[in-house]
Amino acid sequence: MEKYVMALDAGTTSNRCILFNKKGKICSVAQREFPQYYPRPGWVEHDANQIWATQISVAVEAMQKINAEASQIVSIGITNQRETTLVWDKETGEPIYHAIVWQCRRTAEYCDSLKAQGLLEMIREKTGLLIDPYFSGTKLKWILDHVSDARQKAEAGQLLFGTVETWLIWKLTKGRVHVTDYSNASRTMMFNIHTLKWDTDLLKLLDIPEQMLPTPKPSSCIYGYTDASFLGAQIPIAGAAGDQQCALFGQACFDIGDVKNTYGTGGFLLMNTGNHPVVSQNGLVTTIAWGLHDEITYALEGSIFVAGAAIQWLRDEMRLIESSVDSEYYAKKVHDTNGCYVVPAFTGLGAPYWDPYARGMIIGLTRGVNKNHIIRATLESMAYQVNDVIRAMEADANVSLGQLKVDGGACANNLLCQMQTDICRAPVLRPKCVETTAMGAAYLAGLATGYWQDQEEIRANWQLDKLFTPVMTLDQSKKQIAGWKKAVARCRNWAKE
Ligand SMILES: Nc1ncnc2c1ncn2[C@@H]1O[C@H](COP(=O)(O)OP(=O)(O)O)[C@@H](O)[C@H]1O
Ligand SMILES: O=P(O)(O)OC[C@H](O)CO
Repeated sequence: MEKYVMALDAGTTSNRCILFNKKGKICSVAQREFPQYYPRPGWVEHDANQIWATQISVAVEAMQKINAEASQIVSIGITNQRETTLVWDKETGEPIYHAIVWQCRRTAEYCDSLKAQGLLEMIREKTGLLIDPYFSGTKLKWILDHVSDARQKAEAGQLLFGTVETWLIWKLTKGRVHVTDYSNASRTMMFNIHTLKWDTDLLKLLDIPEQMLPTPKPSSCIYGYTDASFLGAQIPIAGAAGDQQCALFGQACFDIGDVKNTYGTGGFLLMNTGNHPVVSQNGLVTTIAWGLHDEITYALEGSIFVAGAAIQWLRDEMRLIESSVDSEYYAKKVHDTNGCYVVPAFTGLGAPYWDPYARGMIIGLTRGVNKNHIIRATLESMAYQVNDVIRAMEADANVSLGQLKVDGGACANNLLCQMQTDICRAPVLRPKCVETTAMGAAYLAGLATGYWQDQEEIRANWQLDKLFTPVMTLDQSKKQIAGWKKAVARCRNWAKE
């Protein structure tokens, strides 16, 4: 009977389970969306129990779809929306508050106060990160400060903190294992990416009791075994990494300088920088890509908060399209945006601007601008944002981009891929399997359990679907980018009192 590695991909809007075989082929998929909560403008929450319930249900469903038995699952890899912050009671297992999602801006003012204290360099030096509400540390502090008795209980050792992979591992092992992996830990603003330990200075600054934090581990190792009641047997959980780091791994970006961009809800461009962290001078963050075979691989990352989510906004809020796929059809009805720009700064701007007070904008409107132009401008905004990050990365790493591997839901859009190569002037490569995030998690779990022998075997599984190269003139591309920069400048600081 065929053996599989199970990848659990816990995303921002949906949870997925994919079963992969040795060739990296998808043998079964199940996916389920879960509710998003927006209790106040700029706030985003999830219900941790709903994350768990949807994740375990898709795992069961993916197995049922191909009648796979538990004995056929050699190991499980988990990949997840990063930074999202959960706190639960150690005894009852009940979350004490909704999960605060990475997109949530509620700690913007507190972050301002940290910046005003001149802590930017110290935090960057230890964590590789900038000070922004995006990262988990200030979200965790918010929960401890605002949920009644939370700090007191945390100090008494009654509460546990985790990002989503920690929560899922804890649930799958019925509360036996409380761990995180280095890549997820590196997104918390509490973890020292050089010593690979929780940083006591930062914990003191944020007033976080260390006993509530999970044990940091490599991204490929056996963390524990699933309780047999869930999937029918005790299965090793042997891989875990943040979704963007997993996509880098799944794209076989194993060499220094390899770059991928994922166009999902957000957009995330990562460059492998090898065993040495590169410090950004241009608004990027330094992050741990993965810990594997006793080695740490670092990456430079540009995180764009809204990419595919802007297409969802066209669909759900503006009702200009019925499905995301339609965006290509309408955008192709016009040759350009007729001078219109959409800046989708709905939750502020991430890299390389880091402005939590920026807000979305449509600019350049004239009477000739129609629905198709606005849809086209929204698609183009993804390409411009990615280009901004590429230029920052080139400056930081002192290289020019050779090629860009792409993945994520929106990369199915051929027009978007063409826009991307036209704007950034590098070849854009789309692989046959764009489920690179889940694939990366499966590879990490499969390497730990001997299903795959080494990274060379994984590299051989990567196959090109389509190559995109520039057709737009360089002059035209420069002109459009100049317009984009002007538009971005106008939306900065909008929500600041
Ligand atoms: N053909 C398309 N053109 C443009 N955007 C798309 C297309 N298909 C999907 N998307 C966008 O991609 C996103 C979904 O990608 P996915 O990788 O599943 O996201 P996530 O993992 O963040 O939940 C959605 O925001 C959706 O609007
Ligand atoms: O859920 P995704 O794929 O949009 O990824 C979210 C990121 O991990 C946030 O940092």
